Amino acid sequence: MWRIFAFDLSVINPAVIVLHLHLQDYQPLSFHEDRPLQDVIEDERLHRTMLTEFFAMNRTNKQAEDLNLLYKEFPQYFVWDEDNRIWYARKRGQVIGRVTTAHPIEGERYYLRMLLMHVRRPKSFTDLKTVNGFIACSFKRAAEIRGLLQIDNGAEQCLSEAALYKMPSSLRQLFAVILIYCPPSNPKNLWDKFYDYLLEDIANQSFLSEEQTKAKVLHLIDEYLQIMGKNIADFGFSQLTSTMPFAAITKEIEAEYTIPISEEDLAASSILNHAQRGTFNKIMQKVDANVPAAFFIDGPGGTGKSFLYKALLATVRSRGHIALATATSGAAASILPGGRTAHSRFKIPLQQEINSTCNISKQSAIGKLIQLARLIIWDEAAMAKKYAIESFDRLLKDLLNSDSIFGGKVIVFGGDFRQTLPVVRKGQREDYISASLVNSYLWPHLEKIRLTENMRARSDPSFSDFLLKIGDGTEPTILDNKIKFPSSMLIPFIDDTTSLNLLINTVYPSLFEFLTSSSAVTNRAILSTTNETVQEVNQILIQRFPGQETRYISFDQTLDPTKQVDHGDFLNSIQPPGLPPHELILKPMCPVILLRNLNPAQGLCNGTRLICLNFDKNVIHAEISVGIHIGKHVFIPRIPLHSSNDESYPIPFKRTQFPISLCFAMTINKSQGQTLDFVGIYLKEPVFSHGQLYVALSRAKTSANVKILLRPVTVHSTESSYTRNIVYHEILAAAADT
Ligand SMILES: Nc1ncnc2c1ncn2[C@@H]1O[C@H](COP(=O)(O)OP(=O)(O)OP(=O)(O)O)[C@@H](O)[C@H]1O
Repeated sequence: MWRIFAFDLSVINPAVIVLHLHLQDYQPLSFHEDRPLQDVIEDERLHRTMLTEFFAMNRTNKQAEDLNLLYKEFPQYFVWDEDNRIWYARKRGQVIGRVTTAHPIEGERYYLRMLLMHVRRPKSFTDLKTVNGFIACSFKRAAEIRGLLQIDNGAEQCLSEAALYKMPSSLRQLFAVILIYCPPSNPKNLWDKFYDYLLEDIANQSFLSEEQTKAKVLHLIDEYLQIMGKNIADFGFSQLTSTMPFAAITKEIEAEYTIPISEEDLAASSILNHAQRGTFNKIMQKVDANVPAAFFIDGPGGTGKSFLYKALLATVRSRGHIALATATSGAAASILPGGRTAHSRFKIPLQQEINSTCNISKQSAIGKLIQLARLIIWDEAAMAKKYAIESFDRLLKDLLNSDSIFGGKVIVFGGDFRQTLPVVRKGQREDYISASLVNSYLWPHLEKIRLTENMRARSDPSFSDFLLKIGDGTEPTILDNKIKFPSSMLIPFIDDTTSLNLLINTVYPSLFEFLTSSSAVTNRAILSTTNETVQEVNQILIQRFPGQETRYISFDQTLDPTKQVDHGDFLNSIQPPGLPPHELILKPMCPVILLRNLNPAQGLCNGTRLICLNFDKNVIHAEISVGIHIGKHVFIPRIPLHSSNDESYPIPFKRTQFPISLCFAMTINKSQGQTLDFVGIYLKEPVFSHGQLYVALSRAKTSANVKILLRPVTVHSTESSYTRNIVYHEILAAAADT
């Protein structure tokens, strides 16, 4: 086969260097059968292996010490001389190091390998076993202490650590999140162990008997569970709950009725601009009359769409009605009071097809909630796939037994087709266009309303004109279909490192400010196009960030356990979109972004930004830093996260890690919907899809608060003030066609 297919036999580049792996004094030896054994034993050369000499170099060689390498990285900088059995400095050539594999049934050799894969610059076998000055009795124990091994009672450890903070309400939320995301084999046991901590605040209410206190705590946990679509009986607590003395009103509905209404949002309706007011009145008229209506509010970023939604939500809710706030992305949902992603709220399947349906029955709590709602808002509808919105239409028709569009409810969609479109993996331009709402049978039925006055960039009208031209694709292209930026907005390109440093220092002039005033700095971000670039910037910033670092290593498991040994290292090395990194490096007060909807009703959505406060082995204590839940203290547990069905990552696996990643930098798509005080745009590569440049620029309020770093296409290129802008004019034309 090798010959038939003409595979290369020796020209594999870069070369793969296989590194020895053995326990102490278990060096593999080869010697001639005639050689006397005593002679073999005394041959000092045979004692040396790649591994023992790796340790030796780390003890004695200054270069190895400074490089601070993992075993697998060592061959990139040093060459193994097999004859003399020594490492010497590499002068040229690129290689990849692979540590010989070990199977878990091999015991200590497997754990030794695990340590070698994660511990930098070990100086001996004993050094590998040493953690915080303590020499562990085995490699297994050392791996356990370093948090490299998944422990069986992770959920229990997580709760024990969180219980010490004495925050019973946050602990109850954590208990609910654990029940949902890491279901323990025996939830009742967990309950019995943490019962005293879960009720600390309620036990002080002396009028409640012990039985009632217990019932109330379960009832509160049940509330969180119901909001996340489960209930306490699903976890075997039915006997206890049957004694609950509390009204059985559906928690979903109760939660909606009790969403706090801020004075600011109520007052917002009185300071709307002319177009906002007209829209507000039109919609409220329909809500008051409770007659069918479906609107699409089309406004460029910053024209006050969210401001208008907040005014509408506050007004409808203050009249005692239910108004559901949803958005396509978690980031946009977290800006609205009671906001949830449309997918989680309406149980829209993740893979939508032409006739996919939402999994909500008429009798269910959510079904009833939707029937009761007087107004439903769906922000960023331009970013949703048309099939998702069509399945929402079918859901409403079914729940309300009506053939009218959206079951005859008052629905307000909002969005801006200049911004990024629904993601179509490996999609071509026509796939993006066909997936858009403008191509749905619903589009002609929506009453279009346009907002045009840019409220975000009011103080800089010329910037707001420039933004619109970028969004509409009317900014003149000068060179090779590229647009030119004024030099005042640019970070000069000198070389990659110098210019990136300049950008970082402009966006984050003082990282120490994070330690005292987190809000001043969390409203700054560096935006870029790809996950790789975002990760690169985040790594640089966390290194510079003051304070002691904590590392959390994920446990990556192939869904097919027989593939684990072959793919374990590979899985650790990849960073699929939507998953946290294998090695999460954090410091107190550093900003992070949540990657899953842990508890949307309590502000923990995919896209919520947080500030880390304390790190324990199995729980992170953090504070919400933006949106309506700002200042709230929360616990984040480790949860199993599944890789997406992306064909570029063909091995299905789950990564157990804290569902967060650093957010000094984030992708442009993730920033959609957020207003930032200062924006750095790092275009290492030009933008690659419709609306990205426009979304990135329109996060800022004035041109003085945006700095862009463009990397010229070639090293010698002088055109560092030009970049590509991608606009699909057919979408904008279809959206404008009412
Ligand atoms: N009528 C108004 N009076 C005062 N400030 C307003 C008004 N309308 C909007 N704003 C402010 O303008 C800024 C932008 O508004 P908002 O975030 O609602 O815009 P948007 O259209 O939702 O933007 P995007 O599409 O980018 O999310 C916000 O800071 C908001 O508080």
